[in-house]
Amino acid sequence: QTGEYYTYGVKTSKPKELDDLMEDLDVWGLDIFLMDELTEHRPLTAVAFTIFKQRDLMNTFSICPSTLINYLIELEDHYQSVPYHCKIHAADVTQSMHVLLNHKALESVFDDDEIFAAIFSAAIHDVDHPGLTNQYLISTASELAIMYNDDSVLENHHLAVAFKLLQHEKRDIFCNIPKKKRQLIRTMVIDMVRATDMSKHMSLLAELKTMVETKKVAGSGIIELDSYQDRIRVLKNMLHCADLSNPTKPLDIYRKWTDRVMNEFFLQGDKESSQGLEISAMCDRHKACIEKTQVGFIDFIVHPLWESWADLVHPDAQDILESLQRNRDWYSEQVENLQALDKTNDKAQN
Ligand SMILES: COc1ccc(C2=NN(C3CCN(C(=O)CN4C(=O)CCC4=O)CC3)C(=O)[C@@H]3CC=CC[C@H]23)cc1OC
Ligand SMILES: [Mg+2]
Ligand SMILES: [Zn+2]
Repeated sequence: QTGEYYTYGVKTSKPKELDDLMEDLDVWGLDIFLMDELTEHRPLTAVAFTIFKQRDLMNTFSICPSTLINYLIELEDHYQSVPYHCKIHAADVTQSMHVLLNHKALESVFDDDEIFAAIFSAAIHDVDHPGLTNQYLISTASELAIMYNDDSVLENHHLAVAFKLLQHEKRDIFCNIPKKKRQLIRTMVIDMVRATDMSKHMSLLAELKTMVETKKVAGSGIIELDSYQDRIRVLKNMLHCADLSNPTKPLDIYRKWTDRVMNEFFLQGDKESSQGLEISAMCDRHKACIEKTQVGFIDFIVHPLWESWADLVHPDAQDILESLQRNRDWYSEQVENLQALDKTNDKAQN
């Protein structure tokens, strides 16, 4: 019967299926769109609550479950219903972060504060995203760009909104954390979320490459990180990898993300065109080639990052790298098929 079941902190009318899906919480490629359906559109609350429970973070930080649920529901409700940067993306990045933290090369490297900060950062990292780019907000002198002086406008806004939501006693999950520790966690969260600004991508990747070259590993293959700068550098890159993980997931899931992100870019392009602005790269629905864009996105951005991450945690990310390669080959084949089609069409017309 379709009763009301509150498993995983959210209502579901399909407890059995949700139980089965949650078995994959530690698996790369969990179907987060099915999670959205089974949790009646509360994927972020369900995923984040279950991860907090599995990692025993509520006990470690004396967080009362209802306070965590109140915060997560409020946070989830502040994700806008835009095609890509919605609550499903937040749930996806949070679950991906949870899996990356489980890499064997990182076993017992990070302490509870860092793990809490990492999961919390993933959950909040795009909250209240308007479905527009920093460049657009700056070019149109938007309220947000004025507020943040054109510097990582969206990322600063996500942080401010997320911390503001804590300022209610029923939602303050930090309320039992000692002041000093709370400040340290807040500093780490700010560093990690600010690092999701794509304009920081090249410098972040250069730092990751330097860490790989100078990587110190104990005999066990576990990485040794002895300074805050090194530790936060790995965590920033981890969140950045999770944020750029769509092309490494099973193809059917990846293609849904491609459709969503292109839809969001095209909506921005429509706005730019109606405002007489130059249409941004990848945002012109009449000119973009979706498949070519994905091959370029993987070759210029996603693969270089994941190749370095895989070096850092070798061999724990090999299957992720292989999945990325297969997906790149599939999109590349689509480009060839389309080009062949164009040729036959040209012949037919001439
Ligand atoms: C699933 O597919 C995508 C998912 C996310 C993004 C994001 N994109 N971006 C930048 C846009 C501008 N950029 C580029 O144009 C990079 N680039 C080239 O230089 C050649 C082809 C190409 O794509 C850098 C990434 C974001 O800023 C979004 C927000 C944060 C993370 C990734 C998101 C893009 C995707 O497919 C193109
Ligand atoms: Mg973002
Ligand atoms: Zn994101």
